[in-house]
Amino acid sequence: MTEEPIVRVRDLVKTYKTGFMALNGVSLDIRKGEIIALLGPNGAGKTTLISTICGIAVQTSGSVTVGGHDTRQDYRAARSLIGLVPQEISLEPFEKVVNTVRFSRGLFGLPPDDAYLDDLLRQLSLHDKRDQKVVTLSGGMKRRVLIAKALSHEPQVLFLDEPTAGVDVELRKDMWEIVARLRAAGTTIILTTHYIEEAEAIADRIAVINKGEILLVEDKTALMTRMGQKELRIELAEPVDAIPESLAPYGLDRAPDGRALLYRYESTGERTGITRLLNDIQAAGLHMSDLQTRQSSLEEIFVGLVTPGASGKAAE
Ligand SMILES: Nc1ncnc2c1ncn2[C@@H]1O[C@H](COP(=O)(O)OP(=O)(O)OP(=O)(O)O)[C@@H](O)[C@H]1O
Repeated sequence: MTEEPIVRVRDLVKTYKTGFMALNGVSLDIRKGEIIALLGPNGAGKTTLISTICGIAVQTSGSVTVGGHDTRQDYRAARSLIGLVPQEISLEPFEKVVNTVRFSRGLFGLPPDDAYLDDLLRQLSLHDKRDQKVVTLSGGMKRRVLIAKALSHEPQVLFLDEPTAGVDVELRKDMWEIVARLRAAGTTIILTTHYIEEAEAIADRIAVINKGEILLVEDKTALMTRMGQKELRIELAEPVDAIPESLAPYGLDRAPDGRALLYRYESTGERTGITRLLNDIQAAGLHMSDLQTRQSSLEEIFVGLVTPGASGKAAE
C-alpha cells in the first residue's frame, strides 16, 4: 500500500495582480520522508510554488493539502506542519540566537521547550553560539539560525528556498550534511536550487519546473539512467585530420586536436554498438591508445529539458 503524500498539490494556478501567470496548473505529490529538489531557471515559478504551498501567497485556483489539511480551509493546521527557510536572511541582528529561535516557536503557539531547542541547536552545530548575538555570526551560521527557526515548532516538512545561494563550496557541503541528517531524523525536505550538482548530491527525486509548469518529476537515479547518455572517448595513437568515411554511420565527433574520437550512446540501450565500432576503427587503419567512458550529468539533462531547441532527445 502506498502512503498518502505529505503534501498534495493539485492543478495549482497563480496569476499575479500584474496578470502574469507564474504557475500554470501544477500538480505534485511529495512523499513523506523524501528530499525533493525543484529545479528550474530564473523566474520558472519555484518561489511562487513554495510560497503558495506555505500559504504566503494565495493561489488563483487549485488546491494544496499538507498532512491532509487544506491550506486555505485549514490554514493553521497545515502551516503548523511546515517549516520555511526563506531565500533572504532576515534576522533580528541584536537578539541572542536562542531567543530568536524561542520566539519563532512561540509564534506557533507552542509551549516553551528548551530541551527540544537545545537539541536542535546541537544538531545544527549552533549550540556553542546559543547566547551570542546574531550580528556576531558568520553568513553560514546565520543560515543555520534560519533553519533552526524554521524547525523550532517541530514541523514535519521543511522548505528550503535556495539554501546555499552565494555560499562557498565548503559551507554548501556542510549544508548538505545538515539536510541529510534532518532527513535521517524523518523530516521531509523540499528545496529549490540553482546548483544542479546540489540536487544531484542530495535529492531523492527531481522536479523540473519551467514557465510555471512541471516538466517532469522523477527519481533522480532513474532520471539519470533514462535520460543520460554515455560518451565513449577513443584516444588515437596518431591524430587524424578527418573521420574515415567508413565510420560515418556512427555519428562520431573528432576532438579539436584530432587525437580522439567521441561516440555517444544510450546508457540504457542493450546494444551500444561499441564492439562493432571498435572493430570498424581498426579496419579503417586507426590505432587506439586508450578508451574512456563518461555519463552525462544531471546538468546536461536539465539544460536539454529547459532550453528550446537543445538536445531533441531530452525534450521528448
Ligand atoms: N509579486 C509578484 N508580482 C508579479 N509577478 C511576480 C511576483 N512575484 C513573482 N513574479 C513573477 O513570477 C515569475 C516566477 O517567479 P518566481 O520567483 O516564482 O520564480 P523562481 O523560479 O523562484 O525564480 P528564481 O530562481 O529567480 O528565484 C517571475 O517571472 C516573476 O517575475
